[in-house]
Order: sequence, then structure tokens, then C-alpha cells
Amino acid sequence: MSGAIIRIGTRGSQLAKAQASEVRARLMVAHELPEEAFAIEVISTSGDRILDRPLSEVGGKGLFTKEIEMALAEERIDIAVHSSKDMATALPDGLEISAFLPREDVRDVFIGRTAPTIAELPEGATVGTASLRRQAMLKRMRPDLNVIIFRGNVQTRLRKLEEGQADGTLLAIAGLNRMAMTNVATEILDPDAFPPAPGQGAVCIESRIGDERAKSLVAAIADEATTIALTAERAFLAELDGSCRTPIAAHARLNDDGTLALHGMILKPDGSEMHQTRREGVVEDAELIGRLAGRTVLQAAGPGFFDGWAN
Ligand SMILES: NCc1[nH]cc(CCC(=O)O)c1CC(=O)O
Repeated sequence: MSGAIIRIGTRGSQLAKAQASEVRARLMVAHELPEEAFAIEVISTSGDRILDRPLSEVGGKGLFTKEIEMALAEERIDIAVHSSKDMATALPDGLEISAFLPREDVRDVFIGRTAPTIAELPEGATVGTASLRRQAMLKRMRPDLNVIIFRGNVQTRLRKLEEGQADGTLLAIAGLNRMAMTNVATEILDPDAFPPAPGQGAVCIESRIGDERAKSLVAAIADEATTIALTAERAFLAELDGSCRTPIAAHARLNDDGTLALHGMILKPDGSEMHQTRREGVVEDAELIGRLAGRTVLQAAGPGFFDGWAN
């Protein structure tokens, strides 16, 4: 790839473009390349176009990645930049995740219009979110709340909030940080009580299997601790066969002694039932830790837990 222009594929939202620019900036530093060595190719995805229905109804995570992955497979781009949270566990044939950037803050935030915290929302207040996980955890904390669908990119959701369509909304602080918009948050949620989506806060780079030039290029900016944490979280998700249809939360991180700790959770969409587990082990077992944690919550939930809303 040296000499040639490196084509970076991304969605067109402000957040996605900020992530692609971050990847470019890191590659420029790592390889002493000028900005002109890169072309950022904006690709529209179905997830960006279908805005009137919840993600769980229109097909889940793949929606934000499909068109970009097609461009990658067809060699119209060399690498694709994604929010790991938006990626399904099974990738299309011929593609692989070749790097994770160092993870941003994993936490969710509440952005309140009529009250600064979830606890202070009046009885029956309306909260907008498109995430089943956020809906389920909110309902568990506050069964009285009225949760409505808020689709669209971060700017669209904040506009809906400003227009008064809801009393509050929830977002990932990572996205706000990347767009220098952290100040809109009115409450930062404790990740132990309100754990993030698997992969939240981690940007990943996808490339073609066998494209060694792309692989070695991005290897220079890959973060090992993030790779380990994401391996565990994505194994947890894979064990649950998770998609946007199931409220699933997972947060893995390295302890000070270098071991891995995973917190995994599943809920019913209305928050009426919740199962969680914590598991620790050596980093070499990241995949196994995720798989076993997934099996633990599945067993605790029992057969029937997914009935009625699994698809
Ligand atoms: N589903 C959209 C999406 N995908 C990734 C992020 C945030 C950035 C990240 O998690 O890295 C967001 C917006 C949000 O949930 O606030």
C-alpha cells in the first residue's frame, strides 16, 4: 500500500467522520505519512437512511456496516472504520477486524431537558432512545418512564430532544467526546449499574483477509488492551447470538494485575427481568471468559426468556 493512496471507508455522520479522521491521524503519525496519502470515502448505509423504525425491527446491527463492507470486499476502499458497537459478531466472508483503537470512555450519559438526572425525572416522563439495552435498563430503574424511539445520528437525536419530543435521551459519552460535545451530558451513568453495549467506545478497523499491506499498516495503531476486552465482550455477545433485538450489556477491562474482568448482563426489553454475571481470568482466556459468561446468563435466564420477542 505504500506509495498508493489509502482509501478509508466510513459512514457520513459527524461521529463516523470524526472516527475516520482519528484513524487517519494515527496512521499519519505511525507511518510518517502526509494527509494526502489518504482518501476518506463516505458511504451511505441503510442504517443512516431508515430512520422511522427501531433498529430491532429493520434488521439490527448489520445495517450500519453492510454497504461499507461491500465496498471493502469489492476493493473500492482499503480499510473500513466502524464503531465496534455497531458490528455483528459474524463478519462477511473474506473480511476481518484487523485493529481496535485505544478505547474511549465506555460509559453512557443521560442528557436531560427537564431534569438533569434520571432519578429526578418526574413520574411518567418521556425518554427517547433506539437502544433496547438502554430502554430495558431505564425501565428497570424507573418502570414509570415512557420510552419512545429516537433514531438517527447524534445530532438528529439532540435536535429531537431540543424540540421537546422527550424529557431526556441517552448517548455514549465516547461519541460526544469524539465530537467535542461532552458538555451536553447532564449525568454520567455508573457502568456497574448501567453497563455499556458490547464494544461501546471502541473504534475498529476492518480489512480484507489476505490483504497483508492493509493489515501491517493498521497493526501499528492497534491497541492490545482494547483487543483483549473486545474479544471477551464479543464472545459474550456471540454466545447469546446477540443483535440489536436483544438487550445485552457487557463491559470487560484489565485489572491492575493484568487479569481480565468481564461484567455481562441480559434483560427483558421491559426491564422486568435481568440476569448478570461477573467473571475474571487470564487475558489468554478472553474468548473463553466471554463464552462462559454468556452461558451463565443464558442458564440463569432459562428457556423461554427470549420467547416472544427474539425476532
Ligand atoms: N448506535 C450508534 C452509535 N454507535 C456508536 C456510538 C457511540 C460511539 C461508540 O460507542 O464508540 C453511537 C451513538 C451512541 O450510542 O451514542
